[in-house]
Formats: sequence, C-alpha cells, structure tokens
Amino acid sequence: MGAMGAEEMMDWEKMQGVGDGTEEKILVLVRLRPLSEKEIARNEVSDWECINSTTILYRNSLQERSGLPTACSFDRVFRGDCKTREVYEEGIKDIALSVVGGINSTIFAYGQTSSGKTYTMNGITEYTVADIYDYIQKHDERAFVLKFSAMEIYNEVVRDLLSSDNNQLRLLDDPEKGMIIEKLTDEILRDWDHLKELLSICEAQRQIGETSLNEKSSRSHQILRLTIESSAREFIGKGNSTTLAASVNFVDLAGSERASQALSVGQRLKEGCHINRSLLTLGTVIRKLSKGRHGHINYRDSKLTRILQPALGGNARTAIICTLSPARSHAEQSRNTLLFASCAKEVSTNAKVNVVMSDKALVKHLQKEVARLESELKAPGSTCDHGPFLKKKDVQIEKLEKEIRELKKQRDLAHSRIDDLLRTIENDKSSLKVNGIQSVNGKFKRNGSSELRHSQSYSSDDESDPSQITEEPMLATEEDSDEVCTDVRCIEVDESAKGRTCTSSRHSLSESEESMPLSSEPGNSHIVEQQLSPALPRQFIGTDNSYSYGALEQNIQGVQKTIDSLFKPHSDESSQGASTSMAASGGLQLTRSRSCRANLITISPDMGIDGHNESTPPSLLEKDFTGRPESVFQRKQWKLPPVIYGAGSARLTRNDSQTSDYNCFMDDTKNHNADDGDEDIPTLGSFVAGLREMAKLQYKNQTANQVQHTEATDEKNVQDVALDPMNDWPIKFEMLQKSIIELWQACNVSLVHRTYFILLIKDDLTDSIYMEVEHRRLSFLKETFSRGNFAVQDGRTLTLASSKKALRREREMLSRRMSKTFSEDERNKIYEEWGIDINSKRRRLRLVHLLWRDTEDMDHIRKSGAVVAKLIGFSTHGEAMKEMLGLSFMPPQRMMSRRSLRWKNSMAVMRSY
Ligand SMILES: Nc1ncnc2c1ncn2[C@@H]1O[C@H](COP(=O)(O)OP(=O)(O)OP(=O)(O)O)[C@@H](O)[C@H]1O
Repeated sequence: MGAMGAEEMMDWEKMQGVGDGTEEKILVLVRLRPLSEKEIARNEVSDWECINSTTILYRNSLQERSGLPTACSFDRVFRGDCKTREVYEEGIKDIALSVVGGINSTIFAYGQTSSGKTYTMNGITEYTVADIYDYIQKHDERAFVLKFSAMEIYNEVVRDLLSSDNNQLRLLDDPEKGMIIEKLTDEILRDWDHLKELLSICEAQRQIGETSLNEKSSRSHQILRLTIESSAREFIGKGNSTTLAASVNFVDLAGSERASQALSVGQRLKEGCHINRSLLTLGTVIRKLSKGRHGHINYRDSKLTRILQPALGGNARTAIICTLSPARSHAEQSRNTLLFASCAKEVSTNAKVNVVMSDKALVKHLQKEVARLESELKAPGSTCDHGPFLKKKDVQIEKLEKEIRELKKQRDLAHSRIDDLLRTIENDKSSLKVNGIQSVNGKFKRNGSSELRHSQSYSSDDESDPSQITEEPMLATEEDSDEVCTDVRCIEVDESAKGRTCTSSRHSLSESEESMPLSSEPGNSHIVEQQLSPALPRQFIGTDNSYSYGALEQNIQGVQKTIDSLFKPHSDESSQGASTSMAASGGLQLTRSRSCRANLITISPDMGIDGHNESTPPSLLEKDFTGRPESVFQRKQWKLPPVIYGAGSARLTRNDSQTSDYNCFMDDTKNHNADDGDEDIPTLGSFVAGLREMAKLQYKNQTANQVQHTEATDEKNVQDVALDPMNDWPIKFEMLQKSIIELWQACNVSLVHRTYFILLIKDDLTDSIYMEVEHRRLSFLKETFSRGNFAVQDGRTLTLASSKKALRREREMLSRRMSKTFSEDERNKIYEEWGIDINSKRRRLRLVHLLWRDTEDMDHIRKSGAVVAKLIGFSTHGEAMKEMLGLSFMPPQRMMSRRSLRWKNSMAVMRSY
C-alpha cells in the first residue's frame, strides 16, 4: 500500500479533505440509553442529562457535594430517546464511510454491561453497510470488492466467528502487512443479503451469557471487519491500475464493569478477569496515547489492543461510542466510562489513503525511481549515499582522537618530569658536591666518599618532629609504660602547655606524620629518585646505567613529533607509523612502548615471566591505555610484592622449608609476639620469600632483555661493555640506597621491613637485583599515592592514609617492646645516645618516633636499624646468613662482587647494642 496518486483520488476524499496523513483526534460520542423496564420497576431514577449536543450532566445532589465533576463535554452526546440512526448520521457515518476512499476506520462501542453497546453497534454496522452499498451503486466507474471477516476475543483467545471449528487463531507479525490473524476467514461478499446472513452467523457464534444485569450479555469482544478494495474500471486490465484498499472495523467490546458488580461467579468471574485484562490494556494504551506518543505503548499486552493497534493512534480514523446506563445504581460505572471517554478524545490518529499498485504499475513506478536516483548520482553535488564510507571514517577519526588524547597526557607527564629534573639539577648542584656526586655532561659520577651527616634535621614537612613530643602534655610520670603507650590516645593537660586542654597525642602524632609530603624536598636523593623513576624511559632505570638527560629529551621530542603528526590529516597507515616510531624510540613508560612496562612488571611476584610485557601497574594515566592487551590487564589484578607488612602478611609455617632457616636469626621474636600480641611484626620469612620471588622475576626479565639486546647490534654491545654494571655499581648503589631510604619514608614503609632490608641487602653486586626491584616497587607506590590512588598488596588495599596508620601502629608497638628488650641501663644508654632525657615522660615513644627519621644521615639510618632489629629480636650471624636464607641471588655473569666498606660496616654498628 502507498500514497494515492492524484488521478485516483476519489470524490469522497476530495470532499472530506482527510487521509492526507495529518493527525486527527479520535471522535468520542456518548450515548445514554433509556431506563430499562427492570430499572423502572426498581424505581431507579435517571441521574444523567444531556444539556446540549456536546455536554452531559450528572444531576445527583449528593455527588455534587462530594466535589466530583458533574458536567463532561464530548464531540457529541445523545439522550436516551435518540435513535441509533441519529448517532450514526451525526458522527459515525463520516468516519465509517472513509473506508470507501481507501482509509481505514474503526468504530468502537465502550461501556458497562447492559448499557447498549450491542444495541448501538448492530445499528451502526447495518447503516454503514447500507451506505457502502449505496455508494458502490452510485460509483459504477469503479469496481469494488467487499470482504467480510469476524472474530471474537474470549478469555484472551481469538476465534473466527465465521468458522464452525473452535480453533484458536494466532496473531502473526508480517514484515509487509504488519499484524495479521492467521487463517481468519475473509469472505467475499456477494451482496447485502449475503452480509446479513454472515452477521447472523456471527451473532449465533458469539459467546453470550447471562449476568444479573443483562440476560443476553456479550461476554467477548467482537470485531467485525469489512474490507473494501476498489479500482477505476478504465484502468482495469491495462496493467497500470491502482487499487484503494481499506477496512472498517465494528468493535463491540465486552462490558467494562467490574466482575464483582455484575455479581459474577464461576465462569462469569473468569470471563470478567480476561475481559478486564483486555479492557485494562485498552485503557492503559488510550491513557498513554492521550498524553502524546512518548515512550513505549503496550499494544502487545492484550489481543484486543494488538489487533486494534492501527485504530489506536495508527493509520485509521476512529470513533468511540461510549454507552451509559442512566440508572443511579450504575453511576460509578458510568463515571468510569466517561473517564475513559475523556482520555480517548485526546488521542490522535494518522490516517492515510491506502493504495495498492498492480505489478505493472509497480514496475513503472520503480523504473521512474531508478531514473531519478541515476540523475542524482550524475549531478554535481549529488546526494548519493556515502553512509558506509563515512561511518568507517568516523570510526577512524574517533580512534585517532583517542590516541591524541592519550599522547597528550603522556606528553604532559613527560614535560612535567623533565621540568622537575631540570629544577632539581639546578637546585642541587651544590648538594651533589657535598655528597660526593657531580654531574658531568649529563651523567652522574661519584666523586670520592660521601660525607655522612650526623645532625638530625626535621623538615617541617616531614613526619612529626620528635622534639614536639616533649612539648606535649604528659599523663604519666614514669618511663613510658605499656599503659602510657596505650594512653597516648588521650593526654591530660600540662600546665606548661598554655591554652591546651585534653587532647589526643595519637591525633597529634598522626597529624604530624600525615603532614609529610609525598614529593621529596629538592635534594640529592631526589635526583636519584628522578633518574630511577619507573616513569622514565628504560635507559634511565635499566641495567645499562645510561642516565642520559639527552636521551629523555630525545624521547620527548619523539612524542611531540608523533602528536604533531597526528594533528595533521592522515590515514590509518600514518597513524600506525607514528605509534611504531614512538615504540622504536624507546618510548616513555606511559607510551605504547612495552620495554618500560616489562621492567616494571617483573617486580610483581604474581605474574609469570611470560606476562612481563603485558601489564603495568594501573596508574591513573594508564588505566585507559588503549595499547595494552586488555585480556591480561583485566585478568590479573596488580599486586605489590609482599614486602610491606601488616597483620595480613604471610608467615611461613613449620612445613615450609624456610622456617628453620629464618628462625635461627630471630632471637625472641616469637616470645615477643606471644607476650605483646604484636601480630603486626613482619616476619623475616615473608620478607625473604617476597624478595626472592621478585628477584627471580627480575632476573629472568633482565636475562630476556639482555638476550634481545645482544642480538640487536654488535656496536651497541661494545658500548654496553664500557658501561659494565660492575664498574658503575658502587655509584648506582649509593644513589639507589639514598633514594630507597627516601622512598621508604615517603611511602610510610614498615620500619621492620627497612631494617630487614638494610641488614640483609648490601652493596654487593649480587644484591643489585634486590635494590632495583625495591626501588621500582617504591617508586610506583609513591606515584600511586601521590595520585590519590591505592595499591593492592597481599589482598589488602594500601593507601597513603592506611600506610601512615600502619606505620604509627608499628612505632607504638616498638615502643612497648623497649622495657622487655633492653635492661634499664641499656635503655638509658640508648636515650642518651638519641638525645632524650632519661627522666622525660614518654621517652620510649619519643625514641621510636626518632627512628628512621633522618633519611640523609646514614649513621642515623644504621643506628635506627640496629635499635629496631633488637626490638624485634632479629640478629644476624655473619655473612653466611643470606645464603642460609636463600637470598643469595648470583647471576653467573655477576659472580665477581664489589663491596662497599660503609655498607659492610653497618653490621658492626648494629651489633653494638
Ligand atoms: N438506546 C437504547 N434504546 C432502547 N433500548 C436499549 C438501548 N440501548 C440498549 N437497550 C437495551 O438494553 C439492553 C442491553 O443492551 P445491550 O445488550 O446492547 O447492552 P450491552 O452493553 O451490549 O451489554 P453486554 O455488555 O452485557 O453485552 C438490551 O435489551 C437493549 O435492547
């Protein structure tokens, strides 16, 4: 079907001016019936009055007082004494007869049982059919074909009223015709008498039952459908005729009353439920449509609405006759009917003239259409369909834009790192000299032994200045007892502390600890840290020791070039080229280069060597990194190696082969743990296990990288030999050592862990692997914290705040061990050595807060380590310890070791306590 051609437009349509696709409201009529004999017998009174042709009034004084509306207006209202003919002529006829002009139409009767629906629809159907035949008679220039079908929906089952079998009809969705009713009889009408005959069959077939209100109540929804097809006789047989085809539906709905009101029981009650389901859906559809066609309209919720969908807001002209009983006893149902009518009159439909073309006419029409399209294609600026091409381009553009965003982020990060590095170099040239390191042509060289500073300095940004502890109000007068350590949560007023009342020293300590910035103050170690940051290219942190600023700058320029090239119009190929060239240049960590990622990943014990280039700790900037193979990244949760400890840290069991190894170095740790309940003391076993695991992975990765590297170029190999790590290791070790100490402090790493590390890992070349992985791990952790992110470690979430809290708890735990670990003389000696008045309050707490504070003073670090080692009952027994613990990691090419005297001497200091 399609739009009707001008030549086919019929007189009727020209006169009515409808069917042009414009919206038209549903016509809503209200018809009152007279009081029935039964109602009169019951002395029922009529409360309804049609005060004019469009307004119906409810005249019950009681109802008026209830505030309910009493007057309603519709397209037309009919009094009880009006004839059906009048209803038909003054409203329905126009719509019903649209069918002869190729426009679908539907006439509904809606109302409660016994209100006169069937009475009205019988008359309407008869008058319409009569007029149609009359029309046909008057228009013999056209050939008409009339078809009739009838169905009922009973208990949500569709039945064919013209078929003797009782089969249920299926509703099917046809891609061309829309919804069709399968196997519905479509009888071609011979004449008017034939139709009358069929109507009587329908009446006989329809489900009729008796209710308390209607002896012959229609229990089903009945739809009679008359389809009219017409063609101009002059074109018939010439192959180019067009046909108008449309249907008119006469719908006699079942009663809209509630089942209870019809005093229904048993079968009637079941019918009522189904009837109401269809009517409920009809009401919902009408209500939704009355508010505009927004959102989903639930036509499919009932057979009735599905079949009548075109009549409800679709391609049809629609009229609804709402029938009312005037009796006071039916007032509520009558009001419900009027409510439905009020909604219905807001619903619009969109009727069109339906034209069916013959095959020949269709071919002719299509040929015309092809010619039109061809001329459009040939014409300059043609509007041919570039859809697929444009879509592909859109995808490409989106991909490139995403890449540009990513590269911009990386560029900015690289710029900021360069700026930091330059600033640091500028600010700290003098410091470098003090520490025996100077920068020569962009490379850092060690210049003799560094001088160790003994002075304890506390930056205002550092952890709490322990000196402040003496100024805190004190509660206890004795040396910090366990109680005192517990009571630090609330310290009473000290008279000397003016203006201070009860406060929490825990809070004070916490505050001061938390004031420590993550970004290090400019200093020597900062240079090291910047150089060794995992965010820098591999050559800055890798084993080749090439700390070249120029190389970094080159990389930045490479990235910039790539970005610039991306901003130019380019094809997919150029984009790929840009990515490739960037990777080839060595890449920054946050680029698509995998080499840097490989370095980082090896520090994770959770990932096999195979995964070394698949994932990187998900930093803020990288989490949307498109170049990362998503499967592995999504599959594996990034975890830090288990080298920062807490309550959840793993302990080796007696079954573990390592147990006996490390227990021999723990003097009284177990006892301490049992006595004090210090479950937070990290075990040496888990420390060793984590370190070994990381080292293994790191070594495998380094080996893999070296193999690749060796195969790359011979020339490069020569250069690598010149930069033999054995030659550069002492310099690198010192830088790493200082940086690690800084990072421990910045990341609030456990003091026990620091102590284990500093006692076990020395400047032996065989330890370089541990130094490197520890440095990378800490750099990543610091970066993670500085971005406000968290890391996952041993299944626990680690944040800056949680690490501070853990460190504070550890210090408190260590303070509680003072009395048990050291004799009074030993304690006094330590207090003196650490500059703490032996009579001062909370001296134990003050001591532990001094430990590991001064990151620049190696003597302080060693002494701190010694105190902590004693407190946790850890003592070393000679150089063979590492071998016994299985920590000796000796890559074949590094068998020859070089040792630093300073680092080795630390052992002697530690044994002094
Ligand atoms: N306008 C009217 N004038 C005279 N009698 C009427 C009128 N409307 C209905 N009646 C009579 O009222 C009775 C009930 O009418 P009808 O069967 O049409 O109601 P209904 O709404 O179809 O009921 P149901 O839903 O139970 O089928 C019938 O006897 C019918 O002849």
